[in-house]
Amino acid sequence: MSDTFTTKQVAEHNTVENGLYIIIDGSVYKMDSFVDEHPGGAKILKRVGGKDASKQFWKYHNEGVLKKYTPKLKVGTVKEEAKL
Ligand code: HEM
Repeated sequence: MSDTFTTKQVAEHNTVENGLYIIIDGSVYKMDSFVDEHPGGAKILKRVGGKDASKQFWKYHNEGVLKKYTPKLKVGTVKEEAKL
């Protein structure tokens, strides 16, 4: 999918009930279906719901993880705030 979101819209999806969106390097991932199978645990993902988790992501994973899960979890990209 190639929808665009503002960071405000992403922030509205901050729980499993409403999608649990996270941002990694400008892309938006919908994590609700994945939290329970996340090898790093559900809790740590829920804490970054609605936020930019790039820093946390790159601390624990490599490019291969992102490539593997992008088709399943990516729902769009963040649009630049300045263009709103
Ligand atoms: C698209 C988002 C994410 C995907 C697809 C994902 C997937 C995975 C996978 C497959 C692993 C197993 C280890 C590996 O294969 O490298 C893992 C481990 C882990 N993930 Fe994630 N993860 C995501 C986001 C996050 C975020 C945002 C955090 C932190 C806030 C996080 C924290 C961790 C931790 C702490 C581990 C355990 C590392 C270890 O045991 O050494 N993950 N994740």
